[in-house]
Amino acid sequence: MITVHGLTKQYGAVRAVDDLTFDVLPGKVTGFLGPNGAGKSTTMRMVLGLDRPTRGRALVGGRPVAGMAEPLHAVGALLDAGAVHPGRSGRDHLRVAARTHGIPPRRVDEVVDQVGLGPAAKRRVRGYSLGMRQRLGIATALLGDPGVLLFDEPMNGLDLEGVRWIRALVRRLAGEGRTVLLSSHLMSEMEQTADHLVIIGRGRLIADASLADVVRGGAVGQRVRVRTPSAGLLADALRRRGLRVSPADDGDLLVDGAAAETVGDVALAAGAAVHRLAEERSSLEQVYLDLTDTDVEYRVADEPAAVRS
Ligand SMILES: Nc1ncnc2c1ncn2[C@@H]1O[C@H](COP(=O)(O)OP(=O)(O)OP(=O)(O)O)[C@@H](O)[C@H]1O
Repeated sequence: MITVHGLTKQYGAVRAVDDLTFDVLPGKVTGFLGPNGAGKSTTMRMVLGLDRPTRGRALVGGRPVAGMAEPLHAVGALLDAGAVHPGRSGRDHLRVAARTHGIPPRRVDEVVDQVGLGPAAKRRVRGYSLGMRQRLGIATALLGDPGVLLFDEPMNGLDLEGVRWIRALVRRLAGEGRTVLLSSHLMSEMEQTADHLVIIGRGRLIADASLADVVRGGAVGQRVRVRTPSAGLLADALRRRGLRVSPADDGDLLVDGAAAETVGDVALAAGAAVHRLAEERSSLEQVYLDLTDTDVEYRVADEPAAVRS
């Protein structure tokens, strides 16, 4: 588990992280989202003990990483895939990291297999593609078999196969009960990968909720689109049930906050034929753009509609 409490980082006049409080729980993939410069990397660096907080604390398993003798056993991270000696082979890089942490050399072969680096592990890192560097970085993160993993933009610059591979890997790591914090700009990827989201903007917390709650709390929320040749009749019947109905550009009716079953039942009772009935949700991308649009700080509460204050 990662615990962040009142975490603040001031760089001169810039407050990169501003009083952040959230927990990252085991057994889930937590997506860490925010626009450029929101403070995601700074937060991750403080969690890893690579940067000192100005105020507040960031703990892994209840302890600061900076005080740990062999941190690779507690937490693994992929921060900057370029940060490897280019003249070393991938395997040598892993061997050095293993030796400094008292990790047996056979573990190097295990992680090389696990990330699919294969024969490339014997080649110098200088000649690695971005995808191979990412795999090596992830192998390093996994070396100490840690319970907590942080991946900063691991999908950046990867091809579709690489993105799919990372998605499957983080899901598997969370499935094993590990704590996984994953930052990404790719909302569509996050939608397919994360269970929970922590969204920040200008260093401050914007949302800390399950993916489902964040999407449900969006501006559109749940909405039913219905196509009928008796639009007037059905709209009247739905309004009598207290539902908000508006016409779409193509003549369909849009019914806010209703389930498809309700709209279907009302149509049957009113004698209106239904030619199409579909539930619509906000996409994460749309909700995210809405959320990060302002500086208003709020939490997505249990109440799905309670988004903005
Ligand atoms: N070492 C530093 N010195 C001064 N300012 C810094 C330093 N590191 C980060 N910042 C500033 O802190 C803010 C947050 O940066 P950070 O890299 O944490 O954001 P981010 O959310 O990771 O952004 P991105 O998605 O672009 O990587 C930015 O305004 C950045 O310019």
